[in-house]
Amino acid sequence: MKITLVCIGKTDDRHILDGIEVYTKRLKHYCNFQLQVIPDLKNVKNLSQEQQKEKEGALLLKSVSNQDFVILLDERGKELSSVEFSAFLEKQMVSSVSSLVLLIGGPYGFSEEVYNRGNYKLSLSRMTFSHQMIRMFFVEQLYRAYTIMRGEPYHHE
Ligand SMILES: C[S@@+](CC[C@H](N)C(=O)[O-])C[C@H]1O[C@@H](n2cnc3c(N)ncnc32)[C@H](O)[C@@H]1O
Repeated sequence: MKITLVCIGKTDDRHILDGIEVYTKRLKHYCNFQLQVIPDLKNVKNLSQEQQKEKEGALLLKSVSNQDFVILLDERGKELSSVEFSAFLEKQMVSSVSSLVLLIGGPYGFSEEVYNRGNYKLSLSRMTFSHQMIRMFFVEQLYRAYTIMRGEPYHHE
């Protein structure tokens, strides 16, 4: 199963970049994972927050095709433990899902259009994280999920 994490805007924060690099390298041993960063619109003049959200939403959806199973990372989504998330992933793998796409919203969240396309909403906590931090948290959880599936000693209950 191919897994693509799509997010908005590059980050210059060394800590986030380093964290992402560590886990994306490790993930290579487990799955076909890709991180796709689409340009943000923060420097486009005269855009209201609502317009930025709409336009970023449209850009996010360009990375999605009809057959993808689309998971929105959203603080109002379903909270799963790491073990539950691992089982959720495994379930997708054994079902007919060949491409899982996870979307991270921009600073103002998702547009209605994106919410309508999502197949599932996943929360990593009820707290709100920056759209840059959440990408690092997610890749660590994805790595953790694979180690749980394989019974490897990374996750301890
Ligand atoms: C700064 S947050 C946007 C907050 C926005 N006010 C909202 O209501 O969604 C930017 C993005 O980070 C992701 N995000 C932030 N906190 C999250 C959490 N606890 N669980 C999952 N995703 C989260 C979401 O994709 C969100 O669209």
